[in-house]
Amino acid sequence: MSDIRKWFMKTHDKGNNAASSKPSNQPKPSSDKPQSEKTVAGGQESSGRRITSKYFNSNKQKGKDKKEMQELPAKRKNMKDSEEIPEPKKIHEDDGDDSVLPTNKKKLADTTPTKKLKSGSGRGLPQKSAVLEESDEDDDKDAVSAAKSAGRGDGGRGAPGRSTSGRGRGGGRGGFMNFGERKDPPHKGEKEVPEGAPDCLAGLTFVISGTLDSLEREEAEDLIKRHGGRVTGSVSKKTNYLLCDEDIGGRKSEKAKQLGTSFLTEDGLFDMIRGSKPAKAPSQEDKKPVNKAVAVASQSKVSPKSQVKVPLSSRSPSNQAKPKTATTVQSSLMWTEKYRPKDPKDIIGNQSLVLQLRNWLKAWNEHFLDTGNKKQGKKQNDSGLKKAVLLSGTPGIGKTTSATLVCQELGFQAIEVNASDSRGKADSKIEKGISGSKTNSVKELVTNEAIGINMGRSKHYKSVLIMDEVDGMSAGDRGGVADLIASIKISKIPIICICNDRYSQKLKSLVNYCLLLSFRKPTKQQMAKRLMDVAKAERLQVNEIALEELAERVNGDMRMALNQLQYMSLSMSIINYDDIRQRFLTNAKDEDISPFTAVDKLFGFNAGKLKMDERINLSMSDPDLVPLIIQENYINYRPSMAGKDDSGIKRMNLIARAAESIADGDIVNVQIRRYRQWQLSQTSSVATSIIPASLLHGQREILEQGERNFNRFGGWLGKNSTMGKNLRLLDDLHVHILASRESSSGRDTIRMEYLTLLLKQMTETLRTLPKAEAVQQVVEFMNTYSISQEDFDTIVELSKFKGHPNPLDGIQPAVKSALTKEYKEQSTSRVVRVADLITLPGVKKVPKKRIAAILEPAGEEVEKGEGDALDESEEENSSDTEELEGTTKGEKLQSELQSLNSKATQVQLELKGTGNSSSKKTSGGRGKGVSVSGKKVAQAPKTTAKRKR
Ligand SMILES: Nc1ncnc2c1ncn2[C@@H]1O[C@H](COP(=O)(O)OP(=O)(O)OP(=O)(O)O)[C@@H](O)[C@H]1O
Repeated sequence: MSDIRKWFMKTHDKGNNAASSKPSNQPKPSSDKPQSEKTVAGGQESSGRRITSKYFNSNKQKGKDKKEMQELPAKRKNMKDSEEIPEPKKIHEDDGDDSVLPTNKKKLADTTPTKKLKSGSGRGLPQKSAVLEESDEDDDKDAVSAAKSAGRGDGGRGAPGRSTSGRGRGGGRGGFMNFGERKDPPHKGEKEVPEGAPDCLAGLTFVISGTLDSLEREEAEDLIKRHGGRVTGSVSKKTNYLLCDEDIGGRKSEKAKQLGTSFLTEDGLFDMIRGSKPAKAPSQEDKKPVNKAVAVASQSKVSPKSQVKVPLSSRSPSNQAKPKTATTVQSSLMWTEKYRPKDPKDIIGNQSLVLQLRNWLKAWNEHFLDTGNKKQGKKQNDSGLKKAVLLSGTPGIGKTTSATLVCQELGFQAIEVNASDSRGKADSKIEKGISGSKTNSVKELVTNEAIGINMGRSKHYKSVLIMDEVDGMSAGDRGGVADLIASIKISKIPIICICNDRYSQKLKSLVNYCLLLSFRKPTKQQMAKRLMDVAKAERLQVNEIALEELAERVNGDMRMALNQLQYMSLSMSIINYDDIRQRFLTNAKDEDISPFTAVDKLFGFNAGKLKMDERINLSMSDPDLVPLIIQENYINYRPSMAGKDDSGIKRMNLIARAAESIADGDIVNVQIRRYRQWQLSQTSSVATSIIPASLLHGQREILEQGERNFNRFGGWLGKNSTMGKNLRLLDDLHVHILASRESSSGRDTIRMEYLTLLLKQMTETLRTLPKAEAVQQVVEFMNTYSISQEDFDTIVELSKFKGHPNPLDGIQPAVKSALTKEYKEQSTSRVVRVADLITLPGVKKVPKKRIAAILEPAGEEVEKGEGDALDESEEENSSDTEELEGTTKGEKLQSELQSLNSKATQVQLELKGTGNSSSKKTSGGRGKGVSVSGKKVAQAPKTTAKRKR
């Protein structure tokens, strides 16, 4: 069963068979006008919509219509009756008549025709009118992509969700802002979607306008395409029908009227499709509309061999003649290779660029053959001719193929070098390109006398260097681009560079040396034509509409299109539109969907309609971010579950339940992360995302003024990262204070008990005492506790709280700068003890790197000085040993201290801006860390035994 049918409730099936069995309903697309009039009328009769245009109705049709009416389902017959007295305005008046039951329809039809139109509908029509206007304007704006817009995410194809979710961004006026606002078709899902003969709409081009009666746009588009019809975005001479259920005078309908395009209602379309269904299979062939494009493919079903044309240069006659079973090696070839164009003319699209490339290459010898002669080369460069060419464009559109074919055509030997093979910068000494370990292949190729000198004299030596993927160079390969440019300058052979992104930063300088040829994607029609040739050659039955869909899905990538087609051909010999859709539906499951989109959908007003597996897919699309975004935003949703409860109690209850679920999910999450219980992932998703979203989905609202009504990014990540940073800073401070030996408290104690006091001591002094005195006292204090300037900032930063004044408030800027100056001046040299490197039990070791950063220029010195011992430190620490004895931790600490102290180092630290750039190591000094300047900065009088916590 096709997808579209699954979406629809089969509410009525009456008369379907009757209609389909009548050959008279068979559309005749070959003669547009009469055909269209007939179907229009039919459709219109059965449509339950306001129809104001003369283009919909025609008295001429009445006789036929009556006959047709008898074949219509009872419901639609009633509709017809209603339209015999068209009262468009009444539709609005009868707005509230939703309670009319289908069984009453006939009766009501006689009295209030417009009411019958809405039978079975759950909604009134007045809204619809507005919606229609809105969407029609949207149509005109988004000409081609209008119908697709619903399925597209932010810049990406949203194939999987497209049909099931119904709509997406950009679906109505105002695009993003009106996300989810486009109204449903008034009789959505109430009509059975007919299934006609395959390709019954072949050769017909439709344009859809406005909201249809029961189908979403995408559904209508799918329906048409499935039956071989083509859907375009704007009305042109080629358009056969404007599919709309109401003429609201938009640009499309204006144009259609101008061009005399037939209007067709949704029901008309249904009739057309139903009518195409043959009573017996054989008669179908006779009645099938003649279509230039598709008929070829469909006829090929009968005698594929006889129908196969040979437009591809890649196919040899013998190849076609061979029966499928006889194909040997050829059949195992990738189609991309098998059908690789053999002549530049076979390349689809970009022919003018191919010609430019050809002309450039042809003229190269003439212009640059003597580039070795510096003078002449310079002159030639001045003429604006480039020695290299840069082909750019998205993958799989024929850049490499074009380059190789043009070379081949002009008798050049193409030497392909993948840029990644030779990116390292060559030794600058290698000018001559002599082979050797230091050279790279490019340098060698472009400078090789053997290649260049013989150019033009012998065909064999005409060479071209093709550098593929030049934009694929990594940051570390920048030398490669520079080298490439150098190679271009001295090259004696033409160089063709190929890249995907010409605007890549890495190629910024390269583009100045190259003739730029930007390849464009071939159109879907061009691709479909080519694919059709391949399909025929492979005896695959597929119609052009399906191939156009394939071309569109692969986004112009011919290589991918061929690969997909080949893959599908392995399991099927007839490929139709639905197969292509299905294939990409499966593929698209792996497609990236933004976590915001997933959350939008989960919290959306209609989220209640999502199936469980859809919800799981959405929440698992990014199992890390989706729960975080949900947690961040769930209280912003006014739950539709709460109904019209104004008290807010229901909402609070729902929020409480959601919060509980999120908390439960957190427990599961810990299991997953800590114990790698990945099998619990789905449980976690259910608890952290699905349940909260199910409880609270509805309309988002803002809770604070000025807040934007969009889902915020999860705050946890930012807060966690701030916490990590603060912990690191606190670690540093802790280590410094330990090193000062003024305290041996743990990190937490420092945070909880010391920080406020330290801050107070410093800031109060600065605030109250005279500048010089205050600065002097604070610097001394900082030195006593080994508090660096960064530590000072840490103390201030960690003491800031929302709603509390800044701890530095009230301190004059002049005092602050005086403090900085004084601190720096006093710190011309500062003793740093290797005590910084002590690992305390339970305390994370401070990375050497960070200490090196603190020490900055002296970082190296610390390491160098590791071998030097400070006797005094040993003495000091002998007492530690005593105290630490008896405990394992203590023993460890003791041994560490001993070993560290034996290596203790005093370094004279240069701080930035002191002017003295040399840092000296004072090894083996016995004095209490007396620095060269004679100022004891950090003393270590106390025993480290106190560090035991
Ligand atoms: N314009 C085209 N016309 C015909 N065939 C094409 C075209 N573009 C691509 N192909 C098919 O796709 C295959 C790959 O093409 P090619 O390597 O030239 O693409 P490309 O643009 O160089 O891609 P990439 O940037 O990934 O290197 C070809 O062998 C050919 O079969």
